[in-house]
Amino acid sequence: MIINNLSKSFSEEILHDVKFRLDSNKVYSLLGRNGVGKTTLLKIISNLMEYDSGSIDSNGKSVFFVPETPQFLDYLSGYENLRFLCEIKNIPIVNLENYLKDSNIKSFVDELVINYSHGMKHQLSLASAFLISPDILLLDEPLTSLDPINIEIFKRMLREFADKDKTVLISTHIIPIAHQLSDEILLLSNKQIRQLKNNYTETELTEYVTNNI
Ligand SMILES: Nc1ncnc2c1ncn2[C@@H]1O[C@H](COP(=O)(O)OP(=O)(O)OP(=O)(O)O)[C@@H](O)[C@H]1O
Repeated sequence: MIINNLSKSFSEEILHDVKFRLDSNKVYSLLGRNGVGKTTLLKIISNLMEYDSGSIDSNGKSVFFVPETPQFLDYLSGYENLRFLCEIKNIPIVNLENYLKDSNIKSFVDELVINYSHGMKHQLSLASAFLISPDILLLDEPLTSLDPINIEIFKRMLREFADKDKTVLISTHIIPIAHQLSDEILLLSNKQIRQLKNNYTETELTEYVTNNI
């Protein structure tokens, strides 16, 4: 996917001539201060929000966005929500059964979603993303509400997902997660993206990011 000269304003300009590219087999982390426009950018590139000028060339690739606050049918179980997703997206139920076999969510997937914690909803949301299996997976703050064991599990799953000729882009405020997980860093500040190869140590990356956001 190539993003070229993308601009977006609300009452004031948020993104100005933003340019970057996303390649297959890579994990990207999007870093930036609160309110800088990360969610706006993710929504634009997943076609959920209009932009003012510029272009997005997705090269025929499918894109799926996991929002920071996942929405489900609260009075169905997690399993029923996932089964419903499989039906509307034509995903074979066997894929769901296979996912559940190896997943932590099987311990609570039969409970009603209304009773889920924030972290449990996020796990269900990540399960939806893996089932849909888009070419480009965009995740808005996906790991923040997860416990340390689940963070490690999902870091590994996101890496394995990207290694299947796919792309993962996550927005996060946690620099160590960005450092451990990503091939490249997209730093959003002053309405523009700076694209960096993740050749830094964690300390160097923290210093660079805090000096440049
Ligand atoms: N639909 C909208 N209408 C008007 N202003 C909006 C809209 N969506 C976002 N904004 C504004 O655009 C700016 C960027 O918001 P956005 O949610 O993209 O930031 P963010 O980087 O994701 O923030 P955070 O890290 O706090 O989640 C903010 O000033 C926000 O108030």
